[in-house]
Amino acid sequence: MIKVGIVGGTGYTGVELLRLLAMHSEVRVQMVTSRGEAGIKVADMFPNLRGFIDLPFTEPEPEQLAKCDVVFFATPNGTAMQSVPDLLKMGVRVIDLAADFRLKETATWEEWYKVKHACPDLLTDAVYGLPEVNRTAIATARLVANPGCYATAVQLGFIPLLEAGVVDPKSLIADVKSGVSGAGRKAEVGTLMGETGESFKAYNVAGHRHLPEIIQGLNPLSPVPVQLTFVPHLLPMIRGIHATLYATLYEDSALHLQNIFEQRYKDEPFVDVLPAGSHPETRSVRGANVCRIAVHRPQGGNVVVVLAVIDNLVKGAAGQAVQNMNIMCGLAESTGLKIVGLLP
Ligand SMILES: NC(=O)C1=CN([C@@H]2O[C@H](COP(=O)(O)OP(=O)(O)OC[C@H]3O[C@@H](n4cnc5c(N)ncnc54)[C@H](OP(=O)(O)O)[C@@H]3O)[C@@H](O)[C@H]2O)C=CC1
Ligand SMILES: CC(=O)N[C@@H](CCC(=O)OP(=O)(O)O)C(=O)O
Repeated sequence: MIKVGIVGGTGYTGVELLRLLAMHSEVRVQMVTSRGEAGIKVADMFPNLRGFIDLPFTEPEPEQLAKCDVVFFATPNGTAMQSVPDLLKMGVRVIDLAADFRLKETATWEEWYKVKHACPDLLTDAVYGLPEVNRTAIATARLVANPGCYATAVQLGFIPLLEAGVVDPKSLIADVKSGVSGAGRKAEVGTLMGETGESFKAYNVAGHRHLPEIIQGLNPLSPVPVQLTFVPHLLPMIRGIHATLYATLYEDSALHLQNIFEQRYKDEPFVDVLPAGSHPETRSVRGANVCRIAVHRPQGGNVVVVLAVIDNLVKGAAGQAVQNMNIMCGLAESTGLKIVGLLP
């Protein structure tokens, strides 16, 4: 059994990790931390875990974490980087659900995250945990940077088009909507029901921190640096991300876009290319570790429209983290992740 620790067990991604790992046949969760709730039983705070997780929250003590094989950080940005170097030295493998190790260049990371990086040397060592691109490197990684939720949906949608070289890499537009659980569990006026219910708005149009992450992921697939306009929106729902992606096609009316997507993802257990003409719904992936994708070419014109949906807490966070753990530990990639979405 793989001994697992979770730092930050009271946030939405932490409790989602617990939900998934409680049903994982090869894992024993041996430690769940919360400084604020230390001593309280996990299942007293999250009754959905009654009968599955019989542990109290504890303080994130390094000596205890060092007894785990794998430690997940489900903590705010800037937290994991304080203790990851020591954990790695003690032989623990780490999966960070936050952004501390997602960017390769220290200056870019510090520009977007507004603090000095505590261990910039590890940025090059860390493997970006998008299995559909980096599966081989993830298998031997000591430190995996789990992708951001928007970044997952946008990259999975654009990858087949850029790899096939059928779109102008300077024409990319990502119009993406997220449910409010993407903002985490902390109390904030902006995510109150009274602020988000029956309303809809864009935010961070001038620049969102997932922009450099997406560009870093897509650039290697393009002969020239990609140009991407990324506009996130907040939807009055709890879970789910819907990405509507646009790109300009190079002239070629004989392109088989559907075929390009089906071929690219034919062996991927967690990317589902829908039949031509489909409109994926966020509710079809609620609770499931899957990205559902459809590709369209409206009126046979020169613009391709890709629709990609994920559950921000599953394929966009905890599910992808478990997928990465499975790969790192040599398990079948879908162990514990064969979950049907909750519909309705
Ligand atoms: N919500 C989402 O859809 C997604 C979130 N993410 C990322 O995952 C991470 C966690 O998100 P979310 O679950 O929403 O987070 P929350 O902010 O809701 O939860 C944070 C957790 O971290 C703990 N924590 C906070 N500060 C520290 C610290 N200094 N040391 C140890 N533990 C700490 C908290 O417990 P306590 O303070 O009691 O110790 C709490 O359990 C974030 O970086 C987020 O950006 C990634 C993808 C999607
Ligand atoms: C709706 C909402 O607020 N979403 C979050 C993104 C959540 C996420 O995945 O971001 P990180 O892991 O990079 O923090 C935001 O825009 O900040």
